[in-house]
Amino acid sequence: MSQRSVILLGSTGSIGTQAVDVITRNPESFTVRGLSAGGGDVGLLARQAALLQVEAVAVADPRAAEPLRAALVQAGARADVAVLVGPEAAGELAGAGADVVLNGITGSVGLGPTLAALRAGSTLALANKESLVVGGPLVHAARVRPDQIVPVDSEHSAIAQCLRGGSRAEVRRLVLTASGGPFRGWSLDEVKAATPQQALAHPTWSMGPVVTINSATLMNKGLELIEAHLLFGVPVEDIAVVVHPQSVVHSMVEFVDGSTIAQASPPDMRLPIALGLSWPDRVPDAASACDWTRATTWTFEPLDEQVFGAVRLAREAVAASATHPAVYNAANEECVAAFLDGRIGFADIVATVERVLGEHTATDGLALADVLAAEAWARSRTHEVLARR
Ligand SMILES: NC(=O)C1=CN([C@@H]2O[C@H](COP(=O)(O)OP(=O)(O)OC[C@H]3O[C@@H](n4cnc5c(N)ncnc54)[C@H](OP(=O)(O)O)[C@@H]3O)[C@@H](O)[C@H]2O)C=CC1
Ligand SMILES: CC(=O)[C@@H](O)[C@H](O)COP(=O)(O)O
Ligand SMILES: [Mn+2]
Repeated sequence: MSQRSVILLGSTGSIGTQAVDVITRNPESFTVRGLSAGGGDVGLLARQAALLQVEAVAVADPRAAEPLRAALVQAGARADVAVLVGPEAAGELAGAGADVVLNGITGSVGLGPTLAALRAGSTLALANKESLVVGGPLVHAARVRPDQIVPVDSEHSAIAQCLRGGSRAEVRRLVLTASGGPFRGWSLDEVKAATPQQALAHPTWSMGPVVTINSATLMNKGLELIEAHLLFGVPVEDIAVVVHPQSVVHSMVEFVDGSTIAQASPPDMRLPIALGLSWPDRVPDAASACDWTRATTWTFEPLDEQVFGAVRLAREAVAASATHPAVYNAANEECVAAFLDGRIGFADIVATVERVLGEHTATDGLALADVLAAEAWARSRTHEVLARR
């Protein structure tokens, strides 16, 4: 593979820092043009900018601009490094284009940068599932090539690997694996009393706080169901979810003849990140392989939909209208923030998403304005519902 230029969005987060690790271990394969972050840790962003000698950095929070400029000088970044500031800065950076833009921002605020990267003709290595879920057909319409989006989410990377070289007519269904989160096997009453600290203790993955809470509620699996439907063009009825607590089988594809192909590797995001950056080539030693010299058990069990209703809601959102997935995600983002602030209980998250989703009136079209309006309505309605509890 010839050397690829990369723009890293969300470089200071869990995905972003692991991407920096992959890139610095493979300097012959990648060079980084730009980095973006929210502004929560300007010291880390500046150190990354110096390490990678990037041309540009972007920061969403305007209050972080001056501390960032000082930190860039102190860290030894390029003297001519451009500093983009404000809510649109990540989108501006993505719009500058590179061989690959890795979107590791958290939340649907990643939609603008996703659209900008696609319009600029870059390959989009997509970790930010929320932008695809809320944007849906808009994201597809922004592509200038059909194969422009490469999934980084572990399940979707697994499915893409299982599908490689095959024909879609052979596919009977996709099987998404779910760890089940920290509350697997708990009753509804036990789940109601779950604390943020318990919900943040994911059994198999170390990730940012929002996706970790989403794993605990199974909202992550609901988002991933919609993501798989949009990425692979498979109806949601033909996408199954199975609980696999070890998180080694990252997902599977079942074919029409009864054969199933699974992708397996120990839980380490550096594998799908590296593959996303280098697709379709593999990066040697991106992560450790399974150790077949030790006795190992992989288990699979059905999802308890009585306790965890989030996947059912995702199916209903897709069936309801083009803007319901945006409402599903936006209501959840507001509820997760409220839960982490100690303002609501764990079970209130999915219950509130269900209520707000049920009140949403579908719009016919799906222009960007429709998505943004649906999201704004969902956030405001979620606040009202939570305030009246
Ligand atoms: N972590 C994982 O293993 C996995 C994550 N994903 C997905 O990847 C995405 C990122 O997750 P994760 O890395 O865990 O999240 P983190 O919370 O760890 O990191 C989020 C990153 O986004 C940045 N950010 C936040 N707001 C903005 C903004 N407005 N503009 C630009 N950058 C912003 C943050 O910067 P700052 O710190 O300055 O706020 C940070 O760099 C999510 O969509 C998640 O669902 C998918 C599969 C696995
Ligand atoms: C690593 C990754 O892709 C996460 O999205 C992961 O899927 C979370 O695990 P569960 O949602 O299966 O608990
Ligand atoms: Mn995932």
